Formats: sequence, structure tokens, C-alpha cells
Amino acid sequence: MALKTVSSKLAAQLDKELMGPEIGFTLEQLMELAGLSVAQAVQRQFPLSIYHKNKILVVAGPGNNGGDGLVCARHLALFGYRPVVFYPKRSSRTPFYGQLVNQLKFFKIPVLSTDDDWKQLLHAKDTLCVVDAIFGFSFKPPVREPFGSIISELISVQDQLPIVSVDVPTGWDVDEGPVSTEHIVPSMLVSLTVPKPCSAKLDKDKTDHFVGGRFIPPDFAVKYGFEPFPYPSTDQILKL
Ligand SMILES: NC(=O)C1=CN([C@@H]2O[C@H](COP(=O)(O)OP(=O)(O)OC[C@H]3O[C@@H](n4cnc5c(N)ncnc54)[C@H](O)[C@@H]3O)[C@@H](O)[C@H]2O)[C@@H](O)CC1
Ligand SMILES: [K+]
Repeated sequence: MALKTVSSKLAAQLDKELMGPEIGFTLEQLMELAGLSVAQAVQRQFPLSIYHKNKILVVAGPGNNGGDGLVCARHLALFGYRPVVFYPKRSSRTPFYGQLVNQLKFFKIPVLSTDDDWKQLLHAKDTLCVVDAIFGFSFKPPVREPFGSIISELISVQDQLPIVSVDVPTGWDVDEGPVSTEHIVPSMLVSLTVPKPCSAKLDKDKTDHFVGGRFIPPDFAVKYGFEPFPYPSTDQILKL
């Protein structure tokens, strides 16, 4: 069966409508559910009972994809993991990002900046996986620094250290897929609300694909051209 996807343009429109005057979700609400679903997907893929490592590096970008990462880190801590957040370019778009960082401090989750040695966490011996919350559906290539170098570092370790990408594998064109031969190959992708077209380019042998962000009624999905996802029970994620 063909994967149901929604283009970057339509995804932005869907988001706008959810947070528009008629429906009235706030960004904070959706981000909380998005971050929770990514944390649940990580727990499903890397249960502590099997993997005897609990350190997780969360790399957060400057926009809402990064915000999902900040929320995800907090839930990972609640699930018993030891997240460390690398947040190189902190957003001042709304005070909410500062509040999310304060919440991380409340949970004693380290938040590193470019001055810190974040690369020491890129060792599979100690670190379970890396959550890639750098860019989502608003990324437009080519990538600007410092993110180009950060992505290269992640690519250099991805054969040993699994990458969990949030919504879109960072650096990929949202509609077209990878834009260069060297690119992030996540071991797991958690698409939010609905997969974006680039996910059709995933190699199923290398990447497990989940959908998360369980926050729309069935008729709204149909309006945007995709079938609602049959999430089981109270799960926030569905493996595709
Ligand atoms: N309905 C949904 O599905 C929801 C989506 N959310 C998340 O929001 C994301 C979209 O968030 P945004 O629209 O803030 O965008 P992104 O987080 O995808 O990226 C925007 C940021 O990246 C920067 N950027 C873009 N291209 C760049 C380049 N080439 N080099 C360097 N920097 C670049 C921009 O300046 C901006 O700061 C989704 O992918 C998803 O993760 C959730 O937070 C809320 C609900
Ligand atoms: K991402």
C-alpha cells in the first residue's frame, strides 16, 4: 500500500489550521503531545529492560522541531532514561522555549551549548541513541552553520550510534528526500501527524518508521487527503 504523505506546504497549512482561531490548539499543547510521542517511540524501540544503557543525546534545532526535542527529553527522563540536550541556537521566538529549558533544569537534564564538549556523547559505548530534533518540515536546503558541521558529526557516527529523527531526517528536503550523497540515515523516523513525502525515500531495511502526534479527529485527516492512522489503545505512536 502506498504511504500516505502530506507535502511540506500542506503540513504547514494543516498546522496553521489546528492553531487557528476556529480550532484553537496552542503550539504548547501540540508540542507536548509531539514530544511525548517521540519519547514513547524511543522507549518502544530501546526498552531499558533490553538495552542496559540509558544515556540519550537530544540535539535540538532553532524552531519547533527543536521544541519537540526539548519536550521529548523531559519525558525520556520521566521514563527512566538519562537525556542530555545539545541546544546550539536557542530560540527567542517566544518565551515558551525558555520555559521548556527551565523545565529541563528542573529535571536536572544538562543543556549544552556550542562551548560544551557535546561530541564526547557520540560514543555508542555510553550513549544509547541520538534524537535528531534539528529541523522538521520548515527546513530549506542548503544548511547553514553551525548545523552543517553538527549534521556531519552525526553522519560520521550513525553506523554505530542509532539516530531517531523527529518528523523529518535533518538535512533532507522535506518533499524530495536526501539532497547529498552524505546524509543522515536514521535508524528510526517518527513522523508527526502524517508522514512527509521524503519518508518515501527511506530504506526499510535501515529505518523503522513510526507515526506519532495523535491529535486530530478522523474527518480532519480525510480533509487533508490521508486516512486516519489506527493507533492502538492509548498509544501515542503507530509503527508503519
Ligand atoms: N502539527 C504538527 O505536526 C506539529 C509539528 N511540530 C513540529 O514543528 C516542526 C516545524 O517547525 P518549524 O516550522 O518551526 O520549523 P523547523 O523546526 O523545521 O525549522 C525552522 C527553523 O530552522 C531554521 N532553518 C530552516 N532552514 C535552515 C537552513 N537551511 N539552515 C539553517 N537553519 C535553517 C529556520 O531559521 C528556523 O529557525 C515540525 O516538523 C514538527 O517537528 C510540533 O511542534 C507541533 C505540532
Ligand atoms: K529532525
